Amino acid sequence: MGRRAKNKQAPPEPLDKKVFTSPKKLGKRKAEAVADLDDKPRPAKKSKDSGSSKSKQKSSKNGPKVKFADDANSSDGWEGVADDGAIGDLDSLIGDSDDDMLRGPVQEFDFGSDAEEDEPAPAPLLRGRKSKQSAAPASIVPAGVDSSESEDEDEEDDEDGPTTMANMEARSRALDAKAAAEAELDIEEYQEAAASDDEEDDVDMEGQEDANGDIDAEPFRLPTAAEKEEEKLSVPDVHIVQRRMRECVRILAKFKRLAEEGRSRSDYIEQLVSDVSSYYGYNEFLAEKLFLLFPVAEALEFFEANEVPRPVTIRTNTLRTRRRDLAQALVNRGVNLEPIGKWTNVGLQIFESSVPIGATPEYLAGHYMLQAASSFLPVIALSPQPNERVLDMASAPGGKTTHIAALLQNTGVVFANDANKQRTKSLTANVHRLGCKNVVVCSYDGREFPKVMGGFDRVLLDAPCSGTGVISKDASVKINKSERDFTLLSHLQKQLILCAIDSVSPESKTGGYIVYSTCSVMVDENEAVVDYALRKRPHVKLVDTGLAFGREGFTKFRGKTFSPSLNLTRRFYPHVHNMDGFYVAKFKVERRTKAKKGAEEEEEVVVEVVAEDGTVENKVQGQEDVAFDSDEDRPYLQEATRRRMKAKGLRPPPRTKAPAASATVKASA
Ligand SMILES: C[S@@+](CC[C@H](N)C(=O)[O-])C[C@H]1O[C@@H](n2cnc3c(N)ncnc32)[C@H](O)[C@@H]1O
Repeated sequence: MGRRAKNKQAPPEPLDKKVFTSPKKLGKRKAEAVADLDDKPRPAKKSKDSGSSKSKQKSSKNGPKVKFADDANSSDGWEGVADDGAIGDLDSLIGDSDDDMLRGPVQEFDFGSDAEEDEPAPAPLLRGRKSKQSAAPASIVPAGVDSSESEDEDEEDDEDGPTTMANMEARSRALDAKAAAEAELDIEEYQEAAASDDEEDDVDMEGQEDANGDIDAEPFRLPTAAEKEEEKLSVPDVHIVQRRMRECVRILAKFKRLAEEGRSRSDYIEQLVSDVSSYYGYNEFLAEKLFLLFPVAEALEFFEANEVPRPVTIRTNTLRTRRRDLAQALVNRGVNLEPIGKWTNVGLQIFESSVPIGATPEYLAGHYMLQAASSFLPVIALSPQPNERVLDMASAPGGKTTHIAALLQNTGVVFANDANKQRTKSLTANVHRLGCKNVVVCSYDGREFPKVMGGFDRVLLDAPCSGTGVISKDASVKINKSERDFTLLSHLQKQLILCAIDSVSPESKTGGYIVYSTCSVMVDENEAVVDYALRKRPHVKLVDTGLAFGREGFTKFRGKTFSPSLNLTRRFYPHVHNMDGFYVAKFKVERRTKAKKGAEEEEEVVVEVVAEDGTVENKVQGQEDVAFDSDEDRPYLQEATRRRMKAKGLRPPPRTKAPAASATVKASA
């Protein structure tokens, strides 16, 4: 199987429906799918491609007129979305109707010089695995069964000769692709095993095979309290932990029949969470919180997917080029790529490259943005229209801002705000590099809006969040999040979302929309925030995001009931959609009627205001003295006019003296 086909953006096949029952309270959950790989020989790794993609890949290396892949076998596998189908060759993209109607946001890939990139991920704890970037992720299924396939891959690599400076980049990408593909296969095997286990209803606890395939191995039993204590004092044996995780999943799926006498479901769940936490390197608090989002077997798929890097993707900047031209230019430089999928006409997935993708002449000329596929989604949902006034409330480093600017075709205006001044530097750099002429960069706490400025046609709030959707990029999330972080984040998000809503004009002729998004999978940061906004602002309602895939948001979760309209929001998961975990909700603001005004509970939103001397003061929002001082702005406006005239070769007028300055915007303080 060719590397390209293996690492296609959305490879995970839709999983067995049984695996995706909606989560219920853990104590009562009836997990329907079980992965019992100890009980039967592991299925041989499935070859998903008959080699056609391999030959395609070779042709892509040999000549610029590369077909955009897409053999009939290649499935995008988006859950709930029709297969991408054939995309055709480069020429066929000419007619790609809205190549100019792009989409696109920011991404954080590890590309050396790229300003948008994240911090490198720390190594997982307590596990014998190599870094996710350098090796195929281990799976909780026993290793050693897949040697034949990996030999094939090795042969393929050997044919290419020794690693040199020239081919190092490409090989490293190939390794990543291989890692992703192998994990994908592991998940498939896991599901197949689960499915066949369901069929074999009469599995006997005695006489089953153990992890090594030995029949009549000792039946599984949970460790006693004393054994647990003993284990705590030693280094955990990875094989014991792996076997225990599999057994717990299997038993939880058929609890009545398989459970040890005297043991409760919560005994097994507690053990499983503890093992997941040590095996994958999470703190127990986060492991449990994530675990509760999914049925048991699926939770393991989620954890496993977080060990694999997501595909490298770029967004064509349609202000500078068209996707087919960009693709052709990159192919000519030795980049192996393909359109991401039918749902975006500006995205390209990079499979391998002999040049650094973050430093090509096309990158430097602003023809594309390195951006995760998930980051395209909120902007697609926002769907800004030419000539509109848009606020991107938390915008640095600007992936989504520049996407919005492109969709506006450089008309209208985008106010790109970010509370972190330092981060607005990379935002400004991206705005310039991508040739966005309709962007105003500013740096306020988002909670100061709409006092700073309001009346927008659309607002994007890509909120600061815990990053639990991007663990494969930033593994530090596994250990650095506590209950307090989620409480504080959720509080901040609730404050920001009300301000985002209040910044939109219900009178807007073309818009009146807000999109709320996070790269978190936590309910506290997503549905709970959106539900809160619906309650506090009765004149807004949720509307369809317009996104063709993604799971529905929760309307109930662990005893909490949200508005039924929360099903209009969308969740995206690494193990389901092969993109970062993400959440998108879209609101429409309506005119406030008297009744709605009465129903609205005005909440005191406390804003932290940082004064010029660095002191922080809490102010109740709405009580700040916000005022514009046009005298203060005059010298800046004058300077801008002078610069513009100079640039045009005209002689600027002499400077006039400015009156004494006062604060431009006194946000209380
Ligand atoms: C998820 S990132 C935004 C990514 C950005 N939308 C993009 O696509 O490139 C969240 C941003 O929120 C900013 N932020 C945090 N607290 C904020 C606040 N109170 N007001 C405005 N921005 C804030 C952070 O500095 C960070 O840049």
